Amino acid sequence: MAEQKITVKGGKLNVPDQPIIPFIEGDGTGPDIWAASVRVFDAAVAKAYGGSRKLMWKEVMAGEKSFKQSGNWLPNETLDAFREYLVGIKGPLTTPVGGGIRSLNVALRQELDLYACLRPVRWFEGVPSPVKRPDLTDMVIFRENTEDIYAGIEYMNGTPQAQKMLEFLQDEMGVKKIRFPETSSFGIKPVSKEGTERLVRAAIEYAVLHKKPSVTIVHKGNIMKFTEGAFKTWGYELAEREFGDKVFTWSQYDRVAAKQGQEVADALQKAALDSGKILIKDSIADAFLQQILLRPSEYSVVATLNLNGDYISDALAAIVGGIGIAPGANINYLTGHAIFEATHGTAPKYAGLDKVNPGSVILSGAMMLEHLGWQEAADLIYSGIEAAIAAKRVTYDFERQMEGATLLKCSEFGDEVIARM
Ligand SMILES: NC(=O)C1=CN([C@@H]2O[C@H](COP(=O)(O)OP(=O)(O)OC[C@H]3O[C@@H](n4cnc5c(N)ncnc54)[C@H](OP(=O)(O)O)[C@@H]3O)[C@@H](O)[C@H]2O)C=CC1
Ligand SMILES: O=C(O)CCC(=O)C(=O)O
Ligand SMILES: [Mg+2]
Repeated sequence: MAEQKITVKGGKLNVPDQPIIPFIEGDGTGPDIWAASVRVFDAAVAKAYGGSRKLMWKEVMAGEKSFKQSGNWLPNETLDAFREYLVGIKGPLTTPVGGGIRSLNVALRQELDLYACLRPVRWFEGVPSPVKRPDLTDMVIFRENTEDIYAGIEYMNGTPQAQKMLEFLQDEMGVKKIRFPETSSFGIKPVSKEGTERLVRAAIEYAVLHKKPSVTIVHKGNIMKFTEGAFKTWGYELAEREFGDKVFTWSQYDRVAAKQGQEVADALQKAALDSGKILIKDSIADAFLQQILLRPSEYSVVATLNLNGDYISDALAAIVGGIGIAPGANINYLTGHAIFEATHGTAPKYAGLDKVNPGSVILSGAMMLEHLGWQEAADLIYSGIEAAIAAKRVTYDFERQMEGATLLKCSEFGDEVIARM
């Protein structure tokens, strides 16, 4: 049924009224969360479009459910479905620590080349927060999603591969700095110019489209000079080369300051920003993690590498209420492929208890609806969530920090959002 397939032309999605949307339920708390969330999505679409539009859900297998069924953690049919239908959504999938299978979540991103992990972080009025002014945090993280140490290229100590790596490093590369060579494992951190450029381009395009004041490149380039440092350099170069008329960069500032002094550079930056240009700046990752707590209003769009983006996502989510309410998307802006998913994981200790907050997946679904151009349905979800929180009818994660709140189960919170949208 070709008419039910989302297609893409010239970077623009063509969305039929009844698009087939592949979904993965997820492991751990995934099934509870999915059951609550899918009802919210369907209710929002029905209310917004009165039956003229409908999401046609197609379950695809991955993770523990898939392994139990077929002995395969990530069947080819699942990848094929995401390839064919372009836009999908997933619950969290378990990754064992220290051994076992590699992350299926990462595999999906790599296989579909979903290079931008987009994670908006905003505060909903009334959500309990550990900071005094959570309303000042309004950021959108663009996390590079296919490279970095996160790619999982590593060799366990004691294996022939690790031994070979050691010999290569010591004998051929002259490396003398490995502190305990014989008992070291090794990890590789690939960071490319292409990978950096497409991510930073997506971040700046987003800032331009949404009229954001700045893009901050977050890196640890003082220590990892040729990977994270290069990410910063390539990011600035791309910004000036492709968005010269729309941005002012700290790199420009430094060049002017070196030649003409700081006062001239200050004046130039002020004039650029007054004229509506976007400031492209950078921050070293450790300092950034304290800045987001102390001076959050100075940051807007964030472009960063894969592992930094992982840490920053959870840290920022905590400021606005935790990962129970932290949505996200994995996107390839060129092919149109996208898989929406929460920032959090499977929270296994709560599996099957109908307890956790489905807010992250519900908001990921709202992001998906926006991505499809179904803004009315997305807005209904946002207003339903806002109203449920304002009425203090929330799941355990918020209830334990809110005075006078009513504790709801995962499924009940879904009902609450539907009733209030
Ligand atoms: N994209 C993905 O699919 C991801 C998968 N994972 C995987 O998930 C598994 C578990 O990872 P773990 O490090 O424990 O991280 P999780 O994100 O699963 O859980 C950590 C803690 O966050 C809180 N939390 C998580 N989800 C919710 C929710 N929906 N509502 C309210 N609170 C929530 C809970 O806090 P509290 O204890 O305070 O109640 C929970 O104990 C691992 O295998 C990991 O690899 C992890 C991240 C992303
Ligand atoms: O894949 C996993 O298990 C963890 C991934 C993760 O934490 C993330 O992408 O934020
Ligand atoms: Mg994470």
